[in-house]
Amino acid sequence: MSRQLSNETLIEVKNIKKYFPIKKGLLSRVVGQVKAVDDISLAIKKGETFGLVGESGCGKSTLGRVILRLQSASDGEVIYAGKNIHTLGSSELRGLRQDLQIIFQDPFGSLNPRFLISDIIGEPLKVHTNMKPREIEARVVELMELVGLDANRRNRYPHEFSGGQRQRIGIARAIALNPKFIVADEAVSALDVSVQSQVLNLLARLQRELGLTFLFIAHGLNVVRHISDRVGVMYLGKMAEVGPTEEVYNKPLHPYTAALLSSIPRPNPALKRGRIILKGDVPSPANPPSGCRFHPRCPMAKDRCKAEEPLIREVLPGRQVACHFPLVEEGAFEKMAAMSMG
Ligand SMILES: Nc1ncnc2c1ncn2[C@@H]1O[C@H](COP(=O)(O)OP(=O)(O)OP(=O)(O)O)[C@@H](O)[C@H]1O
Repeated sequence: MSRQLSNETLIEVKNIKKYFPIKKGLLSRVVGQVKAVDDISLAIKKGETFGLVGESGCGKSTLGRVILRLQSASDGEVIYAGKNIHTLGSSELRGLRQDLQIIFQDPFGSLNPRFLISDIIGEPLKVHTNMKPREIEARVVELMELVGLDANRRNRYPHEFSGGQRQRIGIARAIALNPKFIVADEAVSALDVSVQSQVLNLLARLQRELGLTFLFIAHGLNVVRHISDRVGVMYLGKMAEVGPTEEVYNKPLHPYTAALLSSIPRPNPALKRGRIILKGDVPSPANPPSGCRFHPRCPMAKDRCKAEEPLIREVLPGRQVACHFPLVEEGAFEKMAAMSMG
């Protein structure tokens, strides 16, 4: 996307960690921890769409939920409007809740089947505002029109709508209170490809018209590419690489990003550089490998990668990568592809 972005940071994530205890036995003794998110920092600019990608289980959803304080953090801060939202009291948090919303993956499961559409979309208005029923109804009509739904169908139930329409209902509800920041967690993953692009276009239009900022979570790299200004690639609870979307796609710097890109089925003209085959599966976040978490699967790994964890750092302007040997030089990708075959 080639929109002019502001330089103003809307939300800043500082060294966020989320560990889940692993409990065993009758006494639920804690025997370990799942390091779902392990020291991630990130600044999302006002009006930006930040795409977050990575394989299933790498911690994307957990990070999204912790940013919104739908889950507590084990450590770290999330700064919004000058305040750490993880230390706010409940009344202050309630004030900010309206600004921070989420759209879920499942347009079938996330809408209460017994509620009318007008009640589903109007619920946040009922809970958070002093609007009268007539005003709420008028706003519901306005919201339905804004997301491309026929407002005459507001007194129907979710099952009377298609998957794409249900996702529009979820979006209408998410924007009812004029939020500033929305986490879209796999918001189009459950939809057919043609419907996916319609919903993505809707989100892009709403962003322009309402000045929204998005954290857009997906494992499909293709989905993220068209909607995101910047992209972050997660691996086992860590951020592997962050950069402007097109730059990351055209020249991945982290071997993991390169491998993910090389596995996209549709040929990417900029990356006619062979397929990178990764060894093994994603290890458990309960017992991550030493040093660089990616080293057991990385065709480029050297001794240093086993011993020393790479910290994320800027290696080219605006391009951050957590790798001791980033693919900066010309031909690095091809070399890696060849090594992965060998
Ligand atoms: N409430 C929980 N209790 C224990 N472990 C959890 C909990 N929620 C998530 N996890 C674990 O944390 C890790 C990260 O999960 P998360 O759902 O954030 O990943 P993800 O990248 O969003 O994957 P997916 O795309 O499959 O949703 C996984 O190993 C998961 O099993």
